[in-house]
Amino acid sequence: MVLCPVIGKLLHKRVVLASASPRRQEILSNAGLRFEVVPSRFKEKLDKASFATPYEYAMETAKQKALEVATRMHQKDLRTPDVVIGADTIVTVGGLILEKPVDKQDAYRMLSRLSGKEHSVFTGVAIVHCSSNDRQLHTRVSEFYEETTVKFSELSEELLWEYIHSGEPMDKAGGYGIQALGGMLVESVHGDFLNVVGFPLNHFCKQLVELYYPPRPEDLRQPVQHDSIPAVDTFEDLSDVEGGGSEPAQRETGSRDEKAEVGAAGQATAEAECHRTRATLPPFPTRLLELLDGFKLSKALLTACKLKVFDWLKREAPQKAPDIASKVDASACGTEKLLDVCAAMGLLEKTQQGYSNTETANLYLASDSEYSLHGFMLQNNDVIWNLFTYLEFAIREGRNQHHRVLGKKVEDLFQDAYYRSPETQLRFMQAMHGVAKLTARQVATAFDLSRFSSACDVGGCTGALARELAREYPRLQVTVFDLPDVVELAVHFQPAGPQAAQIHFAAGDFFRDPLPSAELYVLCRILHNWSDDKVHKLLSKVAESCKPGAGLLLVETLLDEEKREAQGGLIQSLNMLVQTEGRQRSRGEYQCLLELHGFHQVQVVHLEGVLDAMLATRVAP
Ligand SMILES: Cc1cn([C@H]2C[C@H](O)[C@@H](COP(=O)(O)OP(=O)(O)OP(=O)(O)O)O2)c(=O)[nH]c1=O
Repeated sequence: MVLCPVIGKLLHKRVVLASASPRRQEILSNAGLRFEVVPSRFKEKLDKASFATPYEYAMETAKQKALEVATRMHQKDLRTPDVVIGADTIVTVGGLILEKPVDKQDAYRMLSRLSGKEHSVFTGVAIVHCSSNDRQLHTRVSEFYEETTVKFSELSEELLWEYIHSGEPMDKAGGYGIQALGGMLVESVHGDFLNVVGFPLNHFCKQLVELYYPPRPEDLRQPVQHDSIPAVDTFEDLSDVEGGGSEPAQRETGSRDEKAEVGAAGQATAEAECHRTRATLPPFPTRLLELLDGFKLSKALLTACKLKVFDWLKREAPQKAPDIASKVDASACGTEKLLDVCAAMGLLEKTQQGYSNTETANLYLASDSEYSLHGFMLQNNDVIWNLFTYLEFAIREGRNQHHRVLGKKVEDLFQDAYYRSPETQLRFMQAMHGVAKLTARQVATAFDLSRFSSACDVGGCTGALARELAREYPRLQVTVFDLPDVVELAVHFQPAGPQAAQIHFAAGDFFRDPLPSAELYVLCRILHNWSDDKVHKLLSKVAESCKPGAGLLLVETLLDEEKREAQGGLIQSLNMLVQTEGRQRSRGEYQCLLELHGFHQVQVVHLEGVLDAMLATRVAP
């Protein structure tokens, strides 16, 4: 097929990429396409067995991703997009479809399957043209797939694990990224490289040519000679508003000769226009502008939490903006704007009857929900937000900014800043409790801890993790060790239940006082608060309290060694800088620290979200 300049055909349309994949965004914006990114919420769980071939599965998933976005944008009364692009990449080997690994073990299983063998990478793509008539959404779908074969070298166990620990496999089909470190694993590639990376650009352009360049009469008469552009009748009733063939191909309406003239002239004009536009216009910086708006969205979310909007809507829904405004003691016009933004962010549903909470809001944003993050939101709104306004100073000075926010010297981070009043302490504890409850189950089940009969959760705050440990291991006795003020308030967070008898609180300062004795010590999101000196001090105290064979469970967000990949971890690094005396560390850094203090046989498990858990065993000094 002859390729024509075709990306320009989409320049005046509202194009939406229904994908969160940064690779797809990069490939398409490098090609000069201007688009918005609206990641699809379609859950990739179609029944694979019901598809005759893997590529049909990929195409159907791509189509469902795009249709979900088109429908959502239309329903939300946002302007209906003209074109929505969806894609899905899968790897197939020996009849098995591999998608993104769910954890490191899964990545290991995938990569060992691919080791030394050839496999196929399929990307299914759906181009959905949308129009809206009488408030009804109409869609026309055009889909295709591309296959590339990739051969891996034999991979040693060491290389496999080193690669898995880099973090790269986790968000990629088949558990590798050919465009980065994963390139090392690849012996040969047959076919379109970009298809492996997530988007078959060349085939996409060919598809657009089919859709947007009506076949000329001579092509129709001599199809064989020209490796013809096939006639497409899928889009026969889309209207040609811009002329010159800039809408998808039309069914012939006039005589053949007329159409030939219009087609050829229109094509020349469109190509010239497309060249001109490409030369003068750089790609639209959609992602950049989204990043810029990020802080405004965060503040809208935090403000809605602070005003307890989600609490009122959990009690009664739907409600109109003026009713909520009067309950939260705010202006009707301001409240309406805030509610609309919350609806656009997917936190509220908006209908003719008014606003209601989405499931996310009910689960996490209402203050009385079991897994409420309301306290964490308030901590972000009332403390962390203020600290981040001094980010520039934090970067220049390389230290936290409590002194600027509070207007006084902060010598003891916890006593002088977080726990400076009962109110600030309670807010901090509520925040920690919410986050700990959300992650405690994963932490408690990351490893088999059944060999331990006693544990000490150092800095365990409200005991949320202790509770999950006790639930998971009924013969485990857990001591939560924290500052006296914390222990005093912690009882308010402990619901009655069968685990209560297994949990004890002990008051003390982990830098100054002896640690309660235990077979397993837990340091969950503690070390990142402290400087290397203090980390050494704490680890040596833990090591001294341990008998050989004792365990240390460490939970942190691990950075990759190059500090490039884990965006969540890198943001945490900035967070630690503005808030604490500590920093995020990589797996290698923690491993060195642990080994230096006599903890070996380090195992690591990546948990859902941003946390990683490490289990190490104390060896005889
Ligand atoms: C094989 C391979 C896949 N990948 C990526 C491309 C895709 O982003 C991902 C496959 O997962 P997909 O489910 O296709 O896409 P996604 O989850 O990243 O994004 P969305 O569903 O929102 O569109 O794997 C690479 O980056 N490099 C590779 O070498």
